[in-house]
Amino acid sequence: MQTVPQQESPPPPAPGGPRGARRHRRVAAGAVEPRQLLTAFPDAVRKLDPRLMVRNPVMFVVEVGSVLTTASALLDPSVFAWLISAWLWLTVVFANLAEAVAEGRGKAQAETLRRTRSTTVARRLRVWRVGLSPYDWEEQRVPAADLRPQDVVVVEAGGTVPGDGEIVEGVASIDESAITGESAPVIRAAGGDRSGVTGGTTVLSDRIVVRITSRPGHTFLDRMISLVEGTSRQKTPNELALNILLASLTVVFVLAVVSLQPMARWAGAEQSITVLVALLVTLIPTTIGALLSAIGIAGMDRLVQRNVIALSGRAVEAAGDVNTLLLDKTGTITLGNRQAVSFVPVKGVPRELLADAAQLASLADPTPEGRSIVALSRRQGIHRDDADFAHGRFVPFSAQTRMSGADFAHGDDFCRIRKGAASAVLHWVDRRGGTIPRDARWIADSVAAGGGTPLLVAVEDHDGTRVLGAVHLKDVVKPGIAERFAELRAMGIRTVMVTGDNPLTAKAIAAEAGVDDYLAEATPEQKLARIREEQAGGNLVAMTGDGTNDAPALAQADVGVAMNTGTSAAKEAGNMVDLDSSPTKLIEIIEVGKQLLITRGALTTFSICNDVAKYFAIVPAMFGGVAGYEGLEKLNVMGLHSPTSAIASAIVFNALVIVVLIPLALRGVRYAPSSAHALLRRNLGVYGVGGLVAPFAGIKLIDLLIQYVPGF
Ligand SMILES: Nc1ncnc2c1ncn2[C@@H]1O[C@H](COP(=O)(O)OP(=O)(O)OP(=O)(O)O)[C@@H](O)[C@H]1O
Ligand SMILES: [K+]
Ligand SMILES: [Mg+2]
Repeated sequence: MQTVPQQESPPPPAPGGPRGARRHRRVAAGAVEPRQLLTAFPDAVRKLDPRLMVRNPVMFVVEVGSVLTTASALLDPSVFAWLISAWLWLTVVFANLAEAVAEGRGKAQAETLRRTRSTTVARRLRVWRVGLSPYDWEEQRVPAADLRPQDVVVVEAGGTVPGDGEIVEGVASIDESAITGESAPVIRAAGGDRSGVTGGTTVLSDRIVVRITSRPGHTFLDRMISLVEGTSRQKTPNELALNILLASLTVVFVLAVVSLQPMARWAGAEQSITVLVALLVTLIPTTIGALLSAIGIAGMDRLVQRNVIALSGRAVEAAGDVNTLLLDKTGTITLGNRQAVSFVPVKGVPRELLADAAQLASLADPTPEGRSIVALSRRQGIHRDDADFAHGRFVPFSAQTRMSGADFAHGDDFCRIRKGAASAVLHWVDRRGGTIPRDARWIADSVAAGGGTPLLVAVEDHDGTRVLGAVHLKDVVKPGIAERFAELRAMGIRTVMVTGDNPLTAKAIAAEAGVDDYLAEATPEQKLARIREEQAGGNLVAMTGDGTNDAPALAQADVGVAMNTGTSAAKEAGNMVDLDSSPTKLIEIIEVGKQLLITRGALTTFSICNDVAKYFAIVPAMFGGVAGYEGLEKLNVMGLHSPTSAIASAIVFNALVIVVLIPLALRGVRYAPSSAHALLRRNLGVYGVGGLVAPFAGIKLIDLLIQYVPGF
């Protein structure tokens, strides 16, 4: 057993280092290059496996149709029969192509991530005693894959973090580019809401002790890989519902086409298998059937491009319908680096006494607030050290008590110091029958009114219990945040700040940031209750947060976005993680969600209108010149060359439309903030009318070309 040697820390490297492995992801998001279509082609053919195709009922019917027409072409060969079966197979392949291209993008990313997943050797600490005295330990070198939750490892400058975890000791600058693609180093520290570290990232300076929180194979990196590869993708409830609708439509058309044959036979115009299958395929919603899954994958992908990891597709969809957004204050709306800027004693108490008490109460407080109090009082010439703490017991901060402090006892002597939220400390003093100076509340209120966080400091000893004064903690509202909230308002989304801080600070920060509403002095339970309340009122709620105290609320929210800087409890609870830890990212998440819903709606509209139009192209041609069906001739408005060329043109058009729409499905329909009603009207107009008109032009054009094919 030995004692941990204190390390000299090397200087942090210059920002913008050589890393940034995943930077390329951000380039040309959404655009489809022709090369991608080619490279995805083999995958598209592989997906013809009927066991995979069944999952998409519409395209499965097309595949069965392709088999039937091919058999029929073999038995009774003709240019028409072969052309139809060839294009039916192409239709299925094109549908698979859309999905393969969408998946292909993730695969490239997964490859890069795999290379990142290190074969790191972890330095596991065997004996661990938490306390103020130097802890005893014994180091063991084990493969990172052998780490289990609760294991404690040490990582020093230059080392790779072997697994996801929580820093329990130390501060370090960390290069997270392997995960976030961002090469500027970030600071992670024990205590507070920035203690989470991710396996695969690199420690650049200093030394940290990390408690592992993830099981092997279930690390953040593992989850990211399976996510971008699409291996963990499940159909969302909306997607399932739409699939059922499309399948039912398909069944209806199968029945309609099958029942057509006896009527046709009666009229002496019996139709071949090829014609019947062609009619069926033009009528069923193949366009949306082909593009549906690609739209979903692309939505997830668009989030990854924005450095957001969505752990469920359902969350992406829900984001599109969110109308209430809850944010915590510290670290989300503000920079989150609450720093002590001054000590404000009550009348009759010397400033030094207050600073000394505050320092003693903070010596063992690992939160940013605690460390900044120690730093400020040291700058003012007060130097307490571990020796002064020999008889001390640290009382850690908790979101419930909203206080922290220290108890000292030595023989008959005792002293208790508390610092914390004004209401909590006043309550503590009151309960002990202590005195509350008249200016205590006033000092706290004036700090709060300016947007600062007052921490009242109180002591208890043989002389009684009394308030000494306040520590002024200052935090800065993130620049540009008011504009983003205004954008959200334009999208019809209400923003609510929920904070553990006092009502006055909350009010000041709420006004500065421009949120619509706020909830102050919120305990974790109240944050959760507020979300339940909003949901009960019919609202779809998104929440962002970073603290362990946010975890219950993140889990309850329809969309729970955890900051990557946050605690692992927060990251486990949410259904999305924002790698950039930017609260305004929610705007982009909501945009991606809306875009996903709009794209799906637009292409469904287009697909169904398209099929209606194709009906008018193909049916009159089929029955052209048949006695008893002369009326249908009038419907042959397009004047197509011949019945066979009309049918073939419709099938070729039906297949090509899929390819043409792949880029739109992947890129998404453009979304500009406006009311849902206006959007619906606009999209019905564009995609409904477009869907009706396009086939007439397209089929006519193809018909003009096909008539030159021998055999038509
Ligand atoms: N280290 C600490 N010691 C004593 N009191 C603290 C400490 N940190 C914070 N407090 C007090 O507890 C209150 C609640 O803090 P907490 O970090 O739980 O807020 P929160 O619920 O996360 O809210 P938000 O993050 O939105 O500000 C703070 O406003 C502050 O008054
Ligand atoms: K169709
Ligand atoms: Mg917080």
